[in-house]
Amino acid sequence: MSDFFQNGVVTVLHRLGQDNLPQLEADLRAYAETNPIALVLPSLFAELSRPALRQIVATLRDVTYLNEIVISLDKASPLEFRYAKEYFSVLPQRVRLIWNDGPGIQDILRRLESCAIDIGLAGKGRGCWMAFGYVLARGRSRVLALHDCDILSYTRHYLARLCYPIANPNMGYEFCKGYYSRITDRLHGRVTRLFFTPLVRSLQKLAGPQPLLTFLDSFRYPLAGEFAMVKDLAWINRIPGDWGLEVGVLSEIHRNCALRRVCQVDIADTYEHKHQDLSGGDPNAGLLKMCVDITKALFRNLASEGLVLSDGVLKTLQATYLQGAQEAIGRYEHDAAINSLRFDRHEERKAVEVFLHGMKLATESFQNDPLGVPMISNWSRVAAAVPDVFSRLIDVVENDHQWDPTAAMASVS
Ligand SMILES: O=C(O)[C@H](O)COP(=O)(O)O
Repeated sequence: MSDFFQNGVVTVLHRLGQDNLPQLEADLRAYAETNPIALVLPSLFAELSRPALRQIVATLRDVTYLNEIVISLDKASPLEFRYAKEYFSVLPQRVRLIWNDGPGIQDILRRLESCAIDIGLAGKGRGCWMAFGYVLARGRSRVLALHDCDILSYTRHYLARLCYPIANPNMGYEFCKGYYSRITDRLHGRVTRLFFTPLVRSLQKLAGPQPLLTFLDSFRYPLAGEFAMVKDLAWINRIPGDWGLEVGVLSEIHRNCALRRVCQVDIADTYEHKHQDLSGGDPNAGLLKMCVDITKALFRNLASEGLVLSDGVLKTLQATYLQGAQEAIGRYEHDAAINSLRFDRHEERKAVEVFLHGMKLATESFQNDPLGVPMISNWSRVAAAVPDVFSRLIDVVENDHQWDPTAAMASVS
């Protein structure tokens, strides 16, 4: 980024001047003495065979300021879990895997459910929540950083810049969100550019100034999956039980943090990841699903702030959004032109139609059930309801770490 402008209500930490990675990493090593850092990686087993995660692991081998790495692994059979342990064992840091489909974690989840704790649906949100619980249970790290495992352009800058504002005790931030531009030979970030921002701005037009909308609109990449926070926030933040993770996390931060304790940081020149299909027909797949879940999470959080989303507002919103999205296409077309990037107006228009369809589906679902899937309870409530949950979690993760499924199978036969 070439400007240093501060927009909105959330502090922007730009990337200016020369590359300063060696200095940042040296500072982080010093800060980590008092503010040890845990990196949480939510991963599907399928991601282990993809180039992005291989590159991330190779890069992390050279990172010397992390106290621990916790991988929250989903969709892994026993043999796949064993393979995953070997896969991550090349990392020099203390590494533990949370085997979310394993019998130990499933047992804990059943126990929590029997105590009326909301555990949400299986997926990234619950995986992150479980990993946060594990870091809290160990009590050895004061900073939590999280990023996705599908980043193809990953470098050490991403992590260092993400952790720095939280680890540096002089800055006083509690939550830091990453931002970047998603470009290759064209502009990506379709949901952010053509759906989320036009939707938030349409809501602002219809509902007038709303602190939550102003907050969300202040983030330069509100759907970025990368953030860092102080561990205390993992105690009090609830996590969406479905897929509206990013909106849910930002809404909880808005509720629980003073504005001056929140910042966003430019972590990379450009960011490339796995692009999902639009999935025009299937509401349970691709970007359509993403936009359904984002809309539901947004409506639910606005309603919980006291905003009345009447039938009239929700109907008008569709027309307002469409107009806003068309204007956004025009702006990005010009942005692409001046940067000699490819731009397909027809594809952009098709994406907006799919997003509008998603918004209609989400509106229907919100009108039928304004609460939707309950948020996953925060760890403070969980620990109060099930006092031994942390020791169980530590035991399960340690047992899984020691466990060898092939030896177990051999002893049975
Ligand atoms: O950030 C987004 O808008 C979504 O993740 C979609 O991203 P993509 O258009 O880069 O695939």
